[in-house]
Amino acid sequence: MEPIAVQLSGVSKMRKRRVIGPIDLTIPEGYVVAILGHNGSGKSTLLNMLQQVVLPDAGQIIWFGKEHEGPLPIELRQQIGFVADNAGLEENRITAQEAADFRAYWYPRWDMKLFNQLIHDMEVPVDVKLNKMSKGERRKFEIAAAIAARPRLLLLDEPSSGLDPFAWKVMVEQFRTFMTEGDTTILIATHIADEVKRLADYIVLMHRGQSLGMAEKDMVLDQWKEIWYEGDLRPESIPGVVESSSEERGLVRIITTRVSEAQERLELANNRVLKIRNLELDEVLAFWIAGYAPVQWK
Ligand SMILES: Nc1ncnc2c1ncn2[C@@H]1O[C@H](COP(=O)(O)OP(=O)(O)OP(=O)(O)O)[C@@H](O)[C@H]1O
Repeated sequence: MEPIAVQLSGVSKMRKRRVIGPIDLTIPEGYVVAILGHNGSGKSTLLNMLQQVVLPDAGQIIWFGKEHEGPLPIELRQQIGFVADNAGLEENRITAQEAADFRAYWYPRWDMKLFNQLIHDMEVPVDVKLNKMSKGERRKFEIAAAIAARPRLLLLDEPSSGLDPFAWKVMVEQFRTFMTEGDTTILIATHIADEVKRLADYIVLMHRGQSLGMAEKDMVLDQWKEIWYEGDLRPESIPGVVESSSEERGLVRIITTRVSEAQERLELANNRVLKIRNLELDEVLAFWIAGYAPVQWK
């Protein structure tokens, strides 16, 4: 069995407008897991509970095989990197270089050479106070600092928020390089489909405070196809069909999760397939939310 980075069992948090959880989730070590979901679905709350910045009201979390009551011990906090939705105020009055010097004390695996290289590649001004940076510059500093800490667990809350397309590309490349070099487990809450496609191994879908499960990204993206065909075969008799419509000029459009069987069935009935298209991530997520879950990892 694969080593587990974090495991949540029945974890929940009462919020004013909604209960987050109970969440049951197992995150394997060394993979990138994208946390997806609409606004307010509980992504940030989940990430915050994973570093006990928000304490759950119920349930159990196990980090690298150990449970911890209350705030996390320093040794574990030093192994967790975090890029928050909103940067904290503590470092506002110091420069990026001063913040890096401070973090070098805090994180035992801090890599100053890597930090300097990331700051250079992402064009972050090192001698400007953090609260005088633009939103994107500050974000880039936070990303560089989180990577340079070489954490065992890296939590990213919408890391690309505020980045321009060029900076976004550099960020994705930096994460990809970082991922190939070590065994860090990365959880990334994001709304950007390209980020999921290029970085994630697994997808967790949050909806109204609940986790709808976890599936392999490739499975999620390849399993769903839209097929256009010409002929008299009724969509109900085609395997895996979750949606269908009759289009102009006798064409039929179906969406299926069992594409090869569907194609075989159409071929047998001498119906002509005109087009097959992969569903976009947002379309798949809509079906997942509607109850058509992809094959789950666990
Ligand atoms: N500190 C808080 N106090 C009370 N309620 C909160 C707090 N933080 C979040 N909530 C509520 O908990 C729910 C989940 O919020 P959360 O920030 O976890 O969602 P999210 O999926 O990260 O959303 P977004 O995509 O908008 O960032 C929302 O209904 C939100 O209003």
